[in-house]
Amino acid sequence: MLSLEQEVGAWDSVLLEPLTEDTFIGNLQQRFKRDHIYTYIGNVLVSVNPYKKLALYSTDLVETYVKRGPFQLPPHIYAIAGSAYRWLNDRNEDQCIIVTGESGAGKTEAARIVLQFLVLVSGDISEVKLMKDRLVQANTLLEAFGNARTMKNDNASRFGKFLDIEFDYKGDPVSGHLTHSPPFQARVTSLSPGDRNFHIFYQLLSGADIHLLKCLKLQRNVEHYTILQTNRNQPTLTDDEDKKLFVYTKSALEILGFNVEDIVDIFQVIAIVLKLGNLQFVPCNNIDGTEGCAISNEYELFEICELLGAEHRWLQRALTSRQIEDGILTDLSAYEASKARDNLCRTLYSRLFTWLINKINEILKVRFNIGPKNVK
Ligand SMILES: Nc1ncnc2c1ncn2[C@@H]1O[C@H](COP(=O)(O)OP(=O)(O)OP(=O)(O)O)[C@@H](O)[C@H]1O
Repeated sequence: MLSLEQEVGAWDSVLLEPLTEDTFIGNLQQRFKRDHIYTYIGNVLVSVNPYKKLALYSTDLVETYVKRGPFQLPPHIYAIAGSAYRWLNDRNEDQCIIVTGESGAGKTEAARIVLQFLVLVSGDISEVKLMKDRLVQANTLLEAFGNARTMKNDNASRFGKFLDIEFDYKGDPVSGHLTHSPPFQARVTSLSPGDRNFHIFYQLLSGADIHLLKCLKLQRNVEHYTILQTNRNQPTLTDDEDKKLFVYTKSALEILGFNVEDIVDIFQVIAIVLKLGNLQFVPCNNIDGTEGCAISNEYELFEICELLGAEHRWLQRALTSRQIEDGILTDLSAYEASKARDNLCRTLYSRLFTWLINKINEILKVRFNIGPKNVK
């Protein structure tokens, strides 16, 4: 039986006397040592990341928290989600849960727990089930394309996200809308030591079957791709995990209703970015004495053009020269061309991410009427 009497220290920091930074931190520490990771400060919940699995989340607990108001039970993220859900249903007021903290603080996990809570407490007629499934799968996709391993966090979100869920009069989710800030594109072509690129690159190389790899003209070897080079001494997700996650990502695409052509197109863009990143430029001198450059591994360029459906001459010119006036081109140095290559990689990835979000939003748009008469 859960009760506030069993709590360690002060379950609400406003009860601390005196309330100073030291007593506040001391209280969090005292509670954390006994696995009480949640503490209130008024109606704000402070969560300390335990970095280990705790028996704090279950269907039974969801049921307990959904029935009781906040401050009647120990502090919990379920209490925050439950209050928002109750206020939404009982008072018909829009609710917003803001999750904030430094990288690795547990924001993604907290948002996932809130979503799981909403999935468990809402109805289960088939349309609602479908919408709930889509909301969960949208999250899986966003993590594959927008998250990466960093020194601080194996699954760090590299973009800001706001998920808007619309509920019907019965409290069932009927539509969703995602707003995002683009992922930090610089990561696509430059990694800090110990960091990885976005998960999807590794997932694709580990999880794609031979046939898909062949179609994408890829090698199943992370070491082969310049943009994936990182400090290998750091702990990393194993190939097996990437392989497993690729299955989840692919099935998320399917459940969300992306068709086969869309899925192949998405993986093609990933393959193009990987292969573009491998292009090497060597300096050369033009007849007029100016510096230019040539692509030393042209076979990669041919394969990229095949995947892009672009003409080889066109892409070569785009990467090694720039237009200074209408119709007048000037050659780029090898250094400038490598910058142009990196820009193209980043732009392609960023546009793919925006396209994915737009597609997800189309899929999450309300599909059935939400008025009382129209809900089966
Ligand atoms: N409540 C929790 N219980 C157990 N482990 C947790 C909890 N919250 C977070 N973690 C662990 O900490 C890791 C980092 O958490 P999370 O990815 O949610 O951080 P974040 O704040 O979203 O970071 P970023 O801003 O870098 O995306 C998770 O992969 C998970 O292993």
